[in-house]
Amino acid sequence: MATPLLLAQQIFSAVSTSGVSNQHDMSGCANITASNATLVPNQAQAAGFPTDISSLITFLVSFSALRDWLKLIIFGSALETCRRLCLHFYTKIYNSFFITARFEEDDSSYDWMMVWLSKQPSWKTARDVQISTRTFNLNSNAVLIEGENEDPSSVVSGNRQLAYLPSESTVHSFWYKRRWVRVSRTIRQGYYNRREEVLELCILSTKHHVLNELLIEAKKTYQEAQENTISIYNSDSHNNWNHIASRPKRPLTSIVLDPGIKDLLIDDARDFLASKAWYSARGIPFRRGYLLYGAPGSGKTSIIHSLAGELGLDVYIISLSRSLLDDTALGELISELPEKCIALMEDIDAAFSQTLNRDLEAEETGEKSEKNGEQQNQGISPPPPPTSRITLSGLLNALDGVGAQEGRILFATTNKYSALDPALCRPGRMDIHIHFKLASKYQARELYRCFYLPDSEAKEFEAKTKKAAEKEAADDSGYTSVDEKTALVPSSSSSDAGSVVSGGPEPVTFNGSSHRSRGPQLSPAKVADLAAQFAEAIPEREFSMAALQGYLMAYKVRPFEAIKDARAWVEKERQEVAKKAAKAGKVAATSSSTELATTRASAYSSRGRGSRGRGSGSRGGRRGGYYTD
Ligand SMILES: Nc1ncnc2c1ncn2[C@@H]1O[C@H](COP(=O)(O)OP(=O)(O)OP(=O)(O)O)[C@@H](O)[C@H]1O
Repeated sequence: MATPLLLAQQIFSAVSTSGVSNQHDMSGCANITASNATLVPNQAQAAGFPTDISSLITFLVSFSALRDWLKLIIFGSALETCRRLCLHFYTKIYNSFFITARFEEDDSSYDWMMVWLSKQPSWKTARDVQISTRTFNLNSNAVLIEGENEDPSSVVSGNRQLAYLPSESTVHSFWYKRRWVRVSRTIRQGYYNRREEVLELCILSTKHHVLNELLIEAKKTYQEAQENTISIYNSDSHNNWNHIASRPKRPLTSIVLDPGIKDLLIDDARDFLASKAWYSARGIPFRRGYLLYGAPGSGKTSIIHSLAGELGLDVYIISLSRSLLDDTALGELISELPEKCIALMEDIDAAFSQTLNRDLEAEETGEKSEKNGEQQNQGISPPPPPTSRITLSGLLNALDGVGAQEGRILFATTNKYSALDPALCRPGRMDIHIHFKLASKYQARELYRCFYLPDSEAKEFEAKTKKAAEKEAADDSGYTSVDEKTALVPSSSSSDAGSVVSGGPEPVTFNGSSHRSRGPQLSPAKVADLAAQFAEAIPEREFSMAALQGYLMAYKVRPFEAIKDARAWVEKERQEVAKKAAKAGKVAATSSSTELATTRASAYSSRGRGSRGRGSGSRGGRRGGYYTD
């Protein structure tokens, strides 16, 4: 085989030999060729370089090494062309008989397919298996190993159950509606060496509807398996929505609010979801916003999750404080929400306190950096820099700008209602504002009932409470409209009304026995009586529902002790609060005196340095005021 070196050698020697012989010829007749321009081509020919194509080919073919190379190139090209043609025809023929569908791991359809496949008998009996504890965002394993029964306690004990899946890179086949289906799982390396799994399905069919039927069936199977859960989505740093969890639905009855609030929310949301045509006929943007504000631990987040389950909607969490989230990214995220979903912005005030801080910082840069320096000198670390880059106008635009998604329900929560900008709270952005207060006696009583009502009575009680709640809703005399928006919030007196009651949560059952069965079995009448005693011991609007829940959790199977110890617990909690308040007061006093001292020190130092602080602008003005003190 001729190597490129051999070829180069042959050409070089051929050219140099003809060059030398021509030099001899030319030296003999120098007088004939001198100063004749027309002789140049002849000179080139004489130097051994062919001037036309045919002689060039003859010249090149005269080298044996080049001849070998040319043969190889022609033969190789012919072979490659044949291979490509065959592949092309094979793909054409294959595609006319097979339909191929690919599912990528980070897409929900992948989970649907895996769960659906897990129900196929041949998938269950695969010979080459991969052992896994993956649940495909469901609360149960896709394929349980025979002999290992579904056991809810495994979730609590941390013993995740084993499941098996057919191995990657092996092809599995089965029949679907008399069609042969080939399935393969492959792993590939994505961006940044990310592991990506792709599921490929080939169906031997010329009709596309088979794939459609299969997909619909897979989606339905998944939804059935997911029936008692809600899906939670969050955005990643690339602004894509990712499924992060599936949570069990929380029954609305397990959340005890003042009468009417739950009905107001659920009825309004249901009415909204059914009114698309009404909105479009009137040119009103098809969006609804709810602002839930008030005490921490009063049930704001819980009611949103519960409503999502009741309405069958997924929850998309928009974390305004996520690092590097800016106005453009927020707009994109909101515009990519699916049509019917719940968008949740928790602690909406947090993002704006940062924005506010930044604005102030910009205004008072000099003052702030000086203060930071002083704090550092005293060993006090400055607050962490803000990470979110959201501005108020950016959020307002994202909520109802042209790109804002239609059909979504927005829930925003805050503990600092007064810190919110009125533009954010106006109808159209936040249509309903609901105040969540600390627990009333009514709520304490109903929470107690939820805890201790016997399992057997729970269902009946639930039905009864629903009826009572409907009756209560019909009679709206107990409500006061608290603001100019559409919100109806019960007046405090109505919270004591005994006619409306709420049911208990679904009992938590482990292997057929619940903690309730370990406690004394009480009749509903007895529970009602004890609940009233408990409510008696709990002061009105002093503790959050979360605190009461925490207290009762310690008495899960001791309903009588829960009442006996309630007053002592209240006293203890009050003392704790008083202690904390005193400590906070002390810290505030110390920090304000430190601040005063540092301000004085800086004022003196400023004075020492001349009139630096008396400059123009508000900052100078403030300092100027201090000098006169
Ligand atoms: N009204 C309520 N009924 C039943 N449980 C409640 C209620 N309020 C709070 N809880 C319980 O207290 C815990 C905290 O509730 P949740 O997170 O919903 O409060 P939140 O108002 O959203 O608090 P934060 O403002 O701090 O986020 C939950 O476990 C929930 O079960």
